[in-house]
Amino acid sequence: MSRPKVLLLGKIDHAHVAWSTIADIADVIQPKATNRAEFIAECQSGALDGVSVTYRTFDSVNVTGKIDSELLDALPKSIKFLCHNGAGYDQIDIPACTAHDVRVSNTPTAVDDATADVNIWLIIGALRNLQIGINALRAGKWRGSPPPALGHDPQGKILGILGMGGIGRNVAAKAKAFGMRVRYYNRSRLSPELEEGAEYVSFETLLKESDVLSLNLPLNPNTRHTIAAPQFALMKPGIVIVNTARGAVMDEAALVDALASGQVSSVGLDVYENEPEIHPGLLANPNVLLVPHMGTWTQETQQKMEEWAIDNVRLAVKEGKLKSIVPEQKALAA
Ligand SMILES: O=CC(=O)O
Repeated sequence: MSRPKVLLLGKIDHAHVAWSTIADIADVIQPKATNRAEFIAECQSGALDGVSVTYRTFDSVNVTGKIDSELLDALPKSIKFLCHNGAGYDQIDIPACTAHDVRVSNTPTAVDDATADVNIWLIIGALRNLQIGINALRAGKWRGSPPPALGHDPQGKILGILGMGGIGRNVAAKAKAFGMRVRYYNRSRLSPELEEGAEYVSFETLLKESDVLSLNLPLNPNTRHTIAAPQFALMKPGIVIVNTARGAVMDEAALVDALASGQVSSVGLDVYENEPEIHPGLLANPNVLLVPHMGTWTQETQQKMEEWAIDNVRLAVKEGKLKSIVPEQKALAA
């Protein structure tokens, strides 16, 4: 019997030992293409025929583009599993995968601590106007003149978490240690043991009453621009917003306006609508604390994520199932 074939889109940077166990059970194929047109041509040439499981990285989008109907039409029909290394899978059109009989997995849990850590760092940094001090210091002006406005303590402030998945719950637990009063809104209320003591409120209450708003919801067609001009208008004036989810859950141009008017006093951002491009209005505003999508940028977490995604590949090859199928496809799990 011929050996199973696994397609590697992107590369393995850390979990080499785990990956070697895949080479033991399958032939690994790597595409030669360097862009989407070449990749589609390579698929159509038959070079990837027989592949049943695909491992992909976030950065592989730079070669293949989005995993959508066009790409799925070009890929061999033998592909049944797509194992994404990352928690967020907005680069993958899930309904199109379902229609093409392709099951998709992501790496939930593995990213929670590292992303929540950066989330908390951004909350404190934005509350304390640290970006302004950092800019002045780097320009050789100590705190600058005038110095940054005095910041705010997190203790006693209302933190509103939008999206109470693994990362949102981790942020809630950590924010409690900083004395924050944590509330959340989620499509459905969590069971009490998962709530981390956070109070469930309506979306509108979360916007109106939060001192700090933390965006922890996934990006999909339903959540794009969840925070846009009408939502900024409802917020408590002077709110602080932090986003470690995906840039496009918030309308970046509307955020620039809300910062300019003072409706939003400061933001901490790890993610942007059109990475790696950043809206010039954000770069120019010293009330914006920014990092370049580094939420999971630690050795330990990158290792964990690769191992998790490789576990999915192994299970798909050996047993025809996934360890962490995406929620939209839960009903398809064998
Ligand atoms: O952004 C990081 C991830 O989706 O894992």
